[in-house]
Amino acid sequence: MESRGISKAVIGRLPRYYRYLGELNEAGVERISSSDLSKKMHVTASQIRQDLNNFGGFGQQGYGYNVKYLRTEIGKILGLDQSHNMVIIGAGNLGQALANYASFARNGFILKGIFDVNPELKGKVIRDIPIRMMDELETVLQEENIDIAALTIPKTKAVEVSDILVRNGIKAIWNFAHTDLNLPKDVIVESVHLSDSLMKLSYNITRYKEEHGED
Ligand SMILES: NC(=O)c1ccc[n+]([C@@H]2O[C@H](COP(=O)([O-])OP(=O)(O)OC[C@H]3O[C@@H](n4cnc5c(N)ncnc54)[C@H](O)[C@@H]3O)[C@@H](O)[C@H]2O)c1
Repeated sequence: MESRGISKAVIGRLPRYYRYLGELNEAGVERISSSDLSKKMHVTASQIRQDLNNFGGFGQQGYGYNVKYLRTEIGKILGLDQSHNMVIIGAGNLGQALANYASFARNGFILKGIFDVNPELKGKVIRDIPIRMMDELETVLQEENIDIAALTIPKTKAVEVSDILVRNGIKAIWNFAHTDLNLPKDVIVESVHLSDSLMKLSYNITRYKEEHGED
């Protein structure tokens, strides 16, 4: 993506387009103008046109966008036309919550295993998948064609576990542990910090209160 000169900001907005177009598609909407899409998404119509022009446009003057087609094309750009096998390492609160979220599979993210070191969790089943111990991880990584590993373990363990993952050919890590992972360049790390999102909310609450004269 980067090599095609598409900015991270545009790529960062594509999942949102994909989600809205999915809702429109489910509601039976066949086409939508950039101005109607912009009202729905609270971004400007010119932003939408600019973003989608990066990929050749997809729209037609006077017709708007074909919802199903645009969603499919954005899905292809995001790699959602192929499924991705995934494992979760760390079956605590967060790991179990992710494992329980059925909608990832709808977008092609197929959970193939959940791993932990705590023997008390061994065999506990989450959506038909038993939690396994870490000594089985390498076999699963080698046999199940795993693309993505979600790391939901304490940050003190993240480096050692990511090394095991990389040694076994994992190229994409969805990192929830609050630590930076210095991995080879060909390993993609997407770090998630829910607290960043909460801090943005806090900022907005604070601004709102200031503007409205509340304490
Ligand atoms: N990024 C975010 O937005 C966000 C939000 C919540 C939690 N977190 C982080 O996610 C991690 C998990 O949080 P939680 O609330 O689920 O914690 P938790 O204590 O409930 O779960 C952690 C699990 O990891 C397991 N574990 C420990 N060492 C391991 C290892 N070497 N290999 C495999 N499993 C191991 C533990 O046995 C435990 O089951 C923490 O690092 C936490 O800080 C991040």
